[in-house]
Amino acid sequence: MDKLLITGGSRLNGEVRVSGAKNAALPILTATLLTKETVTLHNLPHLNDITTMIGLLGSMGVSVVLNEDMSVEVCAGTIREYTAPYEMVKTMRASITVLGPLLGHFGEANVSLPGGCAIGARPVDLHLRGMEALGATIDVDSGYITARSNGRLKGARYFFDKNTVGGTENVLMAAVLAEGTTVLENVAKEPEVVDLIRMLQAMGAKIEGAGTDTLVIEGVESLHGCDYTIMPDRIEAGTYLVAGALAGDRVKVKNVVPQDLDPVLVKLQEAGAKLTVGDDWVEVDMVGRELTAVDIRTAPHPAFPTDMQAQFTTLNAVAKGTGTVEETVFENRFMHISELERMGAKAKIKGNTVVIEGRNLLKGAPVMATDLRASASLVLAGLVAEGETLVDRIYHLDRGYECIEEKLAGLGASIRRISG
Ligand SMILES: CC(=O)N[C@H]1[C@@H](OP(=O)(O)OP(=O)(O)OC[C@H]2O[C@@H](n3ccc(=O)[nH]c3=O)[C@H](O)[C@@H]2O)O[C@H](CO)[C@@H](O)[C@@H]1O
Ligand SMILES: C=C(OP(=O)(O)O)C(=O)O
Repeated sequence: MDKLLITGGSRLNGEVRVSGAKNAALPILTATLLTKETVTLHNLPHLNDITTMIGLLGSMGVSVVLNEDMSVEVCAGTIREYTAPYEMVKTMRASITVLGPLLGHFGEANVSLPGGCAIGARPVDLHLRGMEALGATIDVDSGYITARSNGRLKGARYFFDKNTVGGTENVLMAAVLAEGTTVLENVAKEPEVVDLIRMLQAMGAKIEGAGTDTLVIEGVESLHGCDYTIMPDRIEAGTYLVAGALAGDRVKVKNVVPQDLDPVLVKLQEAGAKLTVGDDWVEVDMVGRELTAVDIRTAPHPAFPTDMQAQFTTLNAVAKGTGTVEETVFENRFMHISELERMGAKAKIKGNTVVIEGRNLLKGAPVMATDLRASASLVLAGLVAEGETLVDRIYHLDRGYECIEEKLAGLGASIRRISG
């Protein structure tokens, strides 16, 4: 298992380029199942989750070709099977988003239930209820979801009881080929959902309301191929901005959509960082500045993203004062806290809130990554800790950060991968 060895204390300076967004690329890859024509995707990030998704599509018979310019051509015209097996779904929950496109296009799907994971139970009940509302018959047996439609799905009104990103994406993709109009209410408004909608529109889907609480979908009989560029990863961008705030003099994060980062930028400014915002970049300047702990409450977009929570707990651990972080999206997303405590952080967890007393000098230690963003928070801690930090189980990190050690080393960090 690979590990990262970080020697803390180097000042970060310079520029870092953000890759394509994992959480947009994954459902966009599954959306290619909605047409038999070729879809060409640009700016796909080079990540383990993307490789897994491409492997899953390939196992169904979908053709995937990598071009010299790094674009990827996907064609579901050769599909043979409508199954997502447990072995693949268990390593990546986003595999569940094949359900909607398979059902909507081919009328059947057999997808393993993803099960719980390190950050919470993460059920898919709302995905299934939404598809039932469109007329699908759903059976769950022996850990597999079997979904069928009798002819085309039928447009319907469906209200999401809880805000769900994957649920919105899955039911939306089932609805684009349904007969008649579908109205989805209380949908997720995350930028990645909007990116998926733009891609579906480029395929000929008729969808109104992107980025609002309600989506109105006029079902079409078929969709066509398209050429689409995936949006930049706002969570990767946010992570490098926190790295700059923690350990940087001046760090410029390029290839971002600044407005997608608003809740993160507001908190960085509140923490004392000087930010300059360009058209597609943000620079964090900490020269002569000191970090102050901030209070955070995670919630669905446009509020503060849960995927940036762990990184801000590290920021609070070394800032002046006491910060409170409340996690309202996932019930078990504080696994990084005990590892940060091993590095000297002072934190108290009570229910879904952690109070962190800052101003501690963190000390390097061997630590264990438990999930993707927890891993990122430990890498950030390693950058400012005294001495060496060895982050184990970084396969979590490789799910979501393209070449993290090269990018951080490019900014001046002392970091290297130890293979094994
Ligand atoms: C691949 C991807 O895009 N992952 C993101 C997506 O995950 P994902 O789509 O899995 O997260 P959801 O938005 O669905 O989950 C939000 C909450 O709703 C609950 N829920 C969800 C579906 C359901 O049917 N029933 C139910 O109760 C979940 O357990 C969780 O508590 O959004 C999360 C919230 O922004 C992010 O942290 C993940 O990075
Ligand atoms: C929780 C995350 O991803 P996933 O939904 O793929 O587990 C994440 O990106 O932080």
